[in-house]
Amino acid sequence: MAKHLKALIGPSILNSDLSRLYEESQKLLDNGADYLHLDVMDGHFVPNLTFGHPVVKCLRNKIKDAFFETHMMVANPEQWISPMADAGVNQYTFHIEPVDDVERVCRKIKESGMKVGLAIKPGTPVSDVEKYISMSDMVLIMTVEPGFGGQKFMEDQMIKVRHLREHYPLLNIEVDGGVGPATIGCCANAGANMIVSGTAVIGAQDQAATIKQLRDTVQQAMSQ
Ligand SMILES: O=C(CO)[C@@H](O)[C@H](O)COP(=O)(O)O
Ligand SMILES: [Fe+2]
Repeated sequence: MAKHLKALIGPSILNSDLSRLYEESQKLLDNGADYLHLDVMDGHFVPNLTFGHPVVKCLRNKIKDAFFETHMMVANPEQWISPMADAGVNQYTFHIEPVDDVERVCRKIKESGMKVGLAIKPGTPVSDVEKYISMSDMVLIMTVEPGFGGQKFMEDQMIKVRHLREHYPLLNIEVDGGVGPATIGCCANAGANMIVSGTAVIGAQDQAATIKQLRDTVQQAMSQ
């Protein structure tokens, strides 16, 4: 793996106490999180609801300098680009499955000043996302069916990560779903460098140690 890619840990606050969103987020950052992964669900693309841009904007008002990635599990990603940019989002990661014109959505995200992340579900072939890589800053390979935290890691998705790392040594590759100390080795060895971890970090006895362990494992794989 290319040595100048960074190992970055972005905890998901999905399974935290959302009535304390600011406190939980600040705690993760104080414990060494490199960025925050904010799971936005609309009840259409996935059978669950979370929060939208008004909540993200309130969080941004309290946390000025952290990198916010929104994972947009929504049926119409184009609809929320402008409100999310206005809310202070740094990276807008959307699923390509429901989108007719992926290039247009990528362009609009860039024009609004955010980075572009392209996400695919476990059943989506990696070739579907490959054609858009030149327009993106990151590809997210889902390692669970999107919609809920706390699910089992799907190791069979590592073939996609391996394929991308082999062909795109400079690409930021993120994994999301069931990732924690027990599964980070698979992700790191396959070539993922951006790690989302929800339940495993939120529920950890020592959050800082868990975040460090995840980062160290990725760094070690990158240095080989
Ligand atoms: O996007 C999603 C789920 O759809 C994720 O961000 C998960 O919420 C991460 O949580 P764990 O699987 O690590 O508990
Ligand atoms: Fe997510």
